[in-house]
Amino acid sequence: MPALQRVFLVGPMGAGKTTIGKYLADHLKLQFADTDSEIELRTGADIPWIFDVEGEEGFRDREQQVVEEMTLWDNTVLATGGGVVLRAENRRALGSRGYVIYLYASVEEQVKRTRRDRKRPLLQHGDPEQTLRQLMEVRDPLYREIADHIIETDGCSPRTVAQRLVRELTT
Ligand SMILES: Nc1ncnc2c1ncn2[C@@H]1O[C@H](COP(=O)(O)OP(=O)(O)OP(=O)(O)O)[C@@H](O)[C@H]1O
Ligand SMILES: O=C(O)C1=C[C@@H](O)[C@@H](O)[C@H](O)C1
Ligand SMILES: [Mg+2]
Repeated sequence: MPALQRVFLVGPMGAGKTTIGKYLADHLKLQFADTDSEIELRTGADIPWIFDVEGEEGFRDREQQVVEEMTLWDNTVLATGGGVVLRAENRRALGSRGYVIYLYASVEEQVKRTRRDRKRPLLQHGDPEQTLRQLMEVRDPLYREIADHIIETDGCSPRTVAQRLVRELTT
């Protein structure tokens, strides 16, 4: 069994990092944290507002700051934002400070899971499927670069994915 004091969940929008992360933390008796929520808490504004006012780079700066701190939190399952791997500093922190799980979801499944959502600024303009496909082309190799474990989430409920993860990590 790997050292599970710090578990980092990475993957695209709709992979289930936030949803599955909560179940996983319960199973492993760790606390749950989420970089997106922490950014909103510290900014006092939601992610669409940050993108509107500060642009994506402003959001990425805030994200890097919380990643630098939160990857040092012990006994934590940490869900990250879908674009966290874009910065090399974040990849280094995630890859060296804990156990990284890549939650994989196909683009088709990502589209279904994010369809009704209005809180992901990158999906509010243009064709979401095309955007998600382009993002995956760039990001999938980066998720894989830092992943200690990869799990497919298509066709499984969040609860089931969490249960499978616990089994795979502890046997
Ligand atoms: N395995 C799954 N099967 C079906 N629906 C799922 C699954 N995982 C997540 N979902 C649903 O997809 C939506 C997005 O999930 P979630 O917010 O956990 O994604 P995320 O990976 O945290 O995305 P982001 O990078 O934008 O934070 C939620 O409505 C959630 O209930
Ligand atoms: O994939 C992305 O770039 C993002 C995913 C979300 O988790 C948020 O971090 C934000 O909407 C950007
Ligand atoms: Mg999330």
